[in-house]
Amino acid sequence: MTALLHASVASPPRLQVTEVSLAPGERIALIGPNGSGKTTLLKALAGIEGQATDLRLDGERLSDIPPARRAALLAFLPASREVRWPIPVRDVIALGLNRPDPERVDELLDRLSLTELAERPIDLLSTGERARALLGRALASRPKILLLDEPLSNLDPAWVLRTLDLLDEVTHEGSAVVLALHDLSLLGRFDRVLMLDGGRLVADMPPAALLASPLFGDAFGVEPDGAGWTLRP
Ligand SMILES: Nc1ncnc2c1ncn2[C@@H]1O[C@H](COP(=O)(O)OP(=O)(O)OP(=O)(O)O)[C@@H](O)[C@H]1O
Repeated sequence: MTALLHASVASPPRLQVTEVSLAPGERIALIGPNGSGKTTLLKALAGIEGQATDLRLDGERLSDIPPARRAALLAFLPASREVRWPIPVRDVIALGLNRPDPERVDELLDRLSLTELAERPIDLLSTGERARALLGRALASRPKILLLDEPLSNLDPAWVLRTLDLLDEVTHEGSAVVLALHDLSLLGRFDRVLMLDGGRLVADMPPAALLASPLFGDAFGVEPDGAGWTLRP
């Protein structure tokens, strides 16, 4: 089966050479301590920053794919929720589309409970509402590859679960999702975990295997204690 994304990327000294392959339908958590290189890796996989060797999306070289089609194949959601422009929420979501599709925008407004806020400028939304609107933009074109940098930060517990359900639907339709996160209690919702430490990929395995591995405590300096985590002495 052709990988949806395959690349060897690097961004020295922040990210050592890292080979990544994403298969259709995979739900992948990207974890690691602060500063370990998660954002750097996502940007490198999106072709925004760093160096990529033979970055292929759905079998095609990134450089051979025209920008409009590239946007429909891959979406990158930055961690920042800052938006300075007073663009209505409806138009922000529409920015994720190659051509006008008001029905798709309405569908996302509904799924993200943003219909009542559709005409409000995005800079006047709460942080969590803005996070939902920006996720809507990333999902708009039904990209095959979603690289999401901390999309669950700023969301209340119900919206964390609704967002994970929404992403499950996206992966059931065959897309691959890579999601950077800090809430390690959510790892069970993923098929695979990539763990970075000091700019190196130190683990690529299912969540249960990682949590049982000493690699986890070595990277984070914490240990699972049943109810949560405790600091290693
Ligand atoms: N533009 C930059 N120039 C130089 N160093 C940078 C730049 N951006 C980030 N860094 C550094 O690169 C390292 C990796 O940063 P990155 O943002 O990828 O980490 P992260 O794992 O996403 O962290 P966090 O969990 O805190 O969001 C950090 O030490 C950071 O200070």
